[in-house]
This record gives sequence, C-alpha cells and structure tokens, in this order.
Amino acid sequence: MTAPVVVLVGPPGAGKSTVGALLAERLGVGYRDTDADIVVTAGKPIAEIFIEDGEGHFRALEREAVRTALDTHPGVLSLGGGAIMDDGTRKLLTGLPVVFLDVELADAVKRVGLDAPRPLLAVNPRKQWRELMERRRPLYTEVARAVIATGDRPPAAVADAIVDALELRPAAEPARPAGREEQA
Ligand SMILES: Nc1ncnc2c1ncn2[C@@H]1O[C@H](COP(=O)(O)OP(=O)(O)O)[C@@H](O)[C@H]1O
Ligand SMILES: O=C(O)C1=C[C@@H](OP(=O)(O)O)[C@@H](O)[C@H](O)C1
Ligand SMILES: [Mg+2]
Repeated sequence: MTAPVVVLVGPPGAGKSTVGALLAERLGVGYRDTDADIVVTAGKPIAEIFIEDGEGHFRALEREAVRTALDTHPGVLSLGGGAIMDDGTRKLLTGLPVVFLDVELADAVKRVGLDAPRPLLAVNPRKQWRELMERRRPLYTEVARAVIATGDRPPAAVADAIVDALELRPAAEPARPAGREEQA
C-alpha cells in the first residue's frame, strides 16, 4: 500500500478539491479526487449516478474509489464530502494523515452556490447543508488528525496551514544529512 501524504475530508464547499490540487502542486506530488475517479468508473456525472442509481450505489462506488486510491496514490487525495458517512470508508481511513477542512454555513453556501451541481444541495441548499453538517461533523472529527478552519483563509493559505499542521515537506526536498553544517 502506497498511502497518500494527505487525505482531505470536509463538507461540500470546504475547498477539498481546490486546496488539494494546490497542495499537491506545492509539495511536488500527484493529485487525485475520488469524485473524478467515480465519474470515470461510472461513465456519467455524479448527479446522474444519484438520480439513476441512488445515493447507496454512489457510496459503494465511492468506497471502492477510496480503497483503490489509498492503495495506489502516494500524493494528495481529496474525498467527496459524504465519503465519511460510509462505515467501510471510515475504516479505510484509520491511521492515515486525514485533514478535516472546516467551514461555516455562510461561507460554504456562498462558495458552492457558484459551482458545479451537487445533488444533495439541489433544493434548499442552506437547510440541506446545515442538516448534513450536523450529522457529519462528529465523523469528520473522528477520522481527522488535524482540523483546519477555512472561512477566513484563501486556498493558498489553507494549503500552508495543512503543511504546518502535518509538518509536510516538498517531495523533492532532500533530507539534510546529519552533521552537514559542521562539515561545510
Ligand atoms: N478557502 C477558500 N476561500 C474562498 N473560496 C474557496 C476556498 N476554497 C474553495 N473555494 C471555492 O469554493 C468552491 C468550492 O470548492 P471545492 O474545492 O470544489 O470544494 P469541495 O471539494 O470541498 O466541495 C470553488 O468555487 C472554490 O474556488
Ligand atoms: O457531500 C456529499 O455527499 C457529496 C459531495 C460531493 O463532493 P464535494 O464535497 O467535493 O462537493 C460529491 O461527492 C457528491 O455530490 C456528494
Ligand atoms: Mg470536491
């Protein structure tokens, strides 16, 4: 198993996909998003999977996408916001460097209101988001090694905060041999 250096979780609009791609670039590692993997596997957009096959089927596809990514992707991995609702997916995350990107309702709704359609927020997004977060917050907290508030930080600053919280280093940065200063 080649586990990712960071796995991002959090509700829709927390910035998992945006910050994940930025962080991967900063660290010089690959980036992967299980939502994108699911779309490829299913051969249709997420909204269509929800409508035609139901949320249960989506969560099963998501669990397998997470399992595969954890086994094969050593870079930064962003999950979909509801991945932690599945018991099997949560088990897969045990012991991994998981970061919960937190965000308040007002900021999240402002952000996702302008973005691609999310089937669970299609009708009355404020109410849906609030209820979804009430159910999910304990689970995000349970799986996370670090929690980063994103409301008052632009994506680049969120990436910085993750680097600090997990004490990450760019992949290409060589470890300094012990005693190097004395030899120079
Ligand atoms: N820290 C941030 N500050 C402001 N806008 C953000 C921030 N993070 C993400 N966004 C914006 O919010 C929207 C949703 O981001 P996205 O990365 O898709 O979230 P998620 O994957 O967590 O649902 C995008 O339009 C993105 O540009
Ligand atoms: O919260 C959820 O249940 C979902 C969040 C979405 O991902 P983002 O959190 O990246 O928007 C996507 O996986 C799907 O629409 C379901
Ligand atoms: Mg996303």
